[in-house]
Amino acid sequence: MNRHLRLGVNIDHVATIRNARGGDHPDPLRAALAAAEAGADGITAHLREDRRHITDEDIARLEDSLAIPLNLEMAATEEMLAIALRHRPHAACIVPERREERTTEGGLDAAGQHAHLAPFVARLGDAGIRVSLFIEPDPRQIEAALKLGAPVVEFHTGAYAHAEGEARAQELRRIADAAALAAKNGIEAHAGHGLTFANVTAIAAIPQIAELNIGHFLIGEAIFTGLDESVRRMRALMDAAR
Ligand SMILES: CC(=O)[C@@H](O)[C@H](O)COP(=O)(O)O
Ligand SMILES: NCC(=O)COP(=O)(O)O
Repeated sequence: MNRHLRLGVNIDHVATIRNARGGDHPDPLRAALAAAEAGADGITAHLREDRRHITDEDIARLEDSLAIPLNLEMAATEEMLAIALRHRPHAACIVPERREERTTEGGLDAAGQHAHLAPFVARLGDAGIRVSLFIEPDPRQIEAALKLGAPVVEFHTGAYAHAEGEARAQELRRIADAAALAAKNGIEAHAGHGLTFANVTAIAAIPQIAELNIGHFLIGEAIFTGLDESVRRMRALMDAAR
């Protein structure tokens, strides 16, 4: 197995540091360009409803300047849909969002929210945007993604990343089984959330997974080694797993 596994670098937390002082440094676009130089295949940015990190202006600048694909993470709201349709990123990943959460704590309930999600998937898809749904590695949610006509799902790897021992092995099996089921149904499988140098290899080795989106750890690690080294090392670990 040596099919190229794409790396999407999430630059949200460059914006978190910038926003701590309200200025324009460090610049998420500069980080995105550096990540591309270091081997990222795409850039991911989550425009949260509360704008706690990435801003509307960041999305406009990323879309204008990036030579690699932009994956816009967004809640299924009319406001975010309008922004996505204005900028037409390569991809849009619909994520669940709660204003009071610290981070994205679980996957989208695609099964329970079919009627709400269907027009978002359709309108993004009609605009030529590749839609993915950020879901738990759960057969019910994959079936729901299939019914919604989503071409891509991204499995939330947070439970895997935070588990230890047998619980982690069990989460890994859930993700591997879900990736196989998605691929069998013609849905491209991605994964991400909480991935690090220490836990990425087993996920990268799942043959049906086509893309990993990784952010918080890479940006944190960049404090110690620089972003170039941080992205290159992740890229090397992913390549070695294939
Ligand atoms: C959906 C997702 O997993 C990413 O958006 C990532 O979590 C970074 O954003 P937050 O840290 O704000 O959740
Ligand atoms: N969709 C997951 C993502 O973009 C990055 O998540 P994290 O590595 O910041 O936890």
